[in-house]
Amino acid sequence: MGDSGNSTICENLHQMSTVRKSTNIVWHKSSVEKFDRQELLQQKGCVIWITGLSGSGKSTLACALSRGLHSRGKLTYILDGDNVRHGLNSDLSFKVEDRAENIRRIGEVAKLFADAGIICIASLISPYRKDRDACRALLPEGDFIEVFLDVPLQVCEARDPKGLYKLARCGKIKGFTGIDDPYEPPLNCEIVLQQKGGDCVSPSDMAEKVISYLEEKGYLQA
Ligand SMILES: Nc1ncnc2c1ncn2[C@@H]1O[C@H](COP(=O)(O)OS(=O)(=O)O)[C@@H](OP(=O)(O)O)[C@H]1O
Ligand SMILES: Nc1ncnc2c1ncn2[C@@H]1O[C@H](COP(=O)(O)OP(=O)(O)O)[C@@H](O)[C@H]1O
Repeated sequence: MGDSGNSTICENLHQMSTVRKSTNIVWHKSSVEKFDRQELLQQKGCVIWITGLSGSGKSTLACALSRGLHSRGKLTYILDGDNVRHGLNSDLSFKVEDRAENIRRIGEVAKLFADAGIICIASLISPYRKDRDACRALLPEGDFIEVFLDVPLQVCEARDPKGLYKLARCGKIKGFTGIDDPYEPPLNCEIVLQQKGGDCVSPSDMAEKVISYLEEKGYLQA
């Protein structure tokens, strides 16, 4: 091996890093970057993080939003808590540390989607502020858009489309969010969507509010 081979090894040694349990790893840069992908897609990659109680309408909003953006020619992808728990996160329960890991993994995957230039819609209860804030910290300023579906427990419980609240109330599900497990509402999120009493706001009206925000902040162009 000549001198140039040695100098490459030395250079790599300088770049070696340790991330948690991964040691001696070196970041490999690609010649096609986020900027190039965004140019191709004519949009900016970001994460729309929808949080709220079970039954608050997270999945419905995620779908309405995805449909609304798709019809405007924008590429989206939904990471729904329920769905991701069918595969990548099927090893996780609902105890506090498993919820934290569920949120962490979805945060990391969402970051990859945003880096791909995609508008990633993450819809999961994500009950703990600390876990949501950790996902926010993974992304550049502005690219994590937290949407709080502020729907009272009584409304969610009256909807109960899967019958889970009923099971939780009679003790057949333990540690159900809002019943015998906590939900910490965001203190300072980008968008709050309220659904109170008789004031019914349709999923598509809610989606339009989010789309207006994206438009205003420049995410719907490269
Ligand atoms: N104990 C308990 N608490 C809350 N929710 C429960 C529980 N057990 C099962 N489910 C069902 O799982 C869905 C929530 O999964 P998430 O991945 O979004 O939860 S979390 O972010 O990890 O807290 C949630 O889906 P949504 O109703 O769509 O929110 C429930 O259907
Ligand atoms: N904006 C809305 N107005 C009235 N009902 C809604 C709205 N969004 C969702 N729903 C209804 O509420 C129930 C729960 O919605 P879902 O999207 O499954 O909530 P989550 O994903 O938060 O559990 C469903 O029956 C759905 O049709």
